[in-house]
Amino acid sequence: MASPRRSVEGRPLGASVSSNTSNPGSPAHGGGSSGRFEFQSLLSSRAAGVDPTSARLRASESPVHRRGSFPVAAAGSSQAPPPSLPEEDRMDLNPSFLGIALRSLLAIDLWLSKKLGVCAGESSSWGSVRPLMKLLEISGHGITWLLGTLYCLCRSDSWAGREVLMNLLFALLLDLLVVALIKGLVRRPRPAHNQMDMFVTLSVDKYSFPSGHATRASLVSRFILKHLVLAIPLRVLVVLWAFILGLSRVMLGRHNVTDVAFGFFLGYMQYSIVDYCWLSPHNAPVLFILWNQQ
Ligand SMILES: CC(C)=CCC/C(C)=C/COP(=O)(O)O
Repeated sequence: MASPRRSVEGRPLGASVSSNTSNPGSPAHGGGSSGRFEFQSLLSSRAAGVDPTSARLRASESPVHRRGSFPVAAAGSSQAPPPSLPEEDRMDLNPSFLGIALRSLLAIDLWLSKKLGVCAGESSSWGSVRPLMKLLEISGHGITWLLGTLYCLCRSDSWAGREVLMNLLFALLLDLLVVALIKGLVRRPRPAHNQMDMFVTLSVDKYSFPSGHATRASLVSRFILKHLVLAIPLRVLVVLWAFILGLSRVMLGRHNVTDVAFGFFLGYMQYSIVDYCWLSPHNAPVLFILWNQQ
């Protein structure tokens, strides 16, 4: 009882956690000493507005926190069966499992992204393909798509064409907004091997999660496949373009694999929003009248 209590009170909280995780015999690894569990009970009781000192005492009295007291001692002794665990302690086990799973996923992500970043610099193993990858980057850039859509909107002479293009413009703007918001909230830095030599960026583009090119590729390709009548080879080409654009983000070292994977998912979902809120002369007449007056 004495030593675990000292470990919480005598050290900064962060130090208590890191020392536990590095030691295989520590509570973080199921070693039985109560430091880690007490630390977590402390956090959960604080969140619940309970007095931390009494919460710590309760937690350290639980059978799980006494080295060797459960289940062996309980099974072999005449003592009464241990009381059921306080709820806060039972919940502690799940976050640590989830934490380990997330940390493992992150480690695989970083390792794979570094391996695939073969065009990250001119001297990289596939450095000679870098100009081609940068061309792909421009093909999925926000400016390219915004200017291209505005140009087609100006040239379009049919109501149906204008309706589709107006919605594509709305989709592109929605995508820029959503990606900027998530990048600003998550603030995941770009991979260390990335060279920040991108064509026209916004301030949030110093962050990498999610990949704006991947969201755009998946949003735009779903949009095109739904609203343009294309021959099968062209449809395959659209899907290939989206996939290779996503892959090129990792090869250029701009992103980790999870940034691109989540980007594809987000773009796909954004299209569903655009489809649901489809702008037409019936539900947004002002927009269409204003555009026709230009
Ligand atoms: C300046 C405008 C209109 C858009 C910026 C587009 C851009 C540079 C997004 C970043 O993409 P990644 O997140 O894939 O690197």
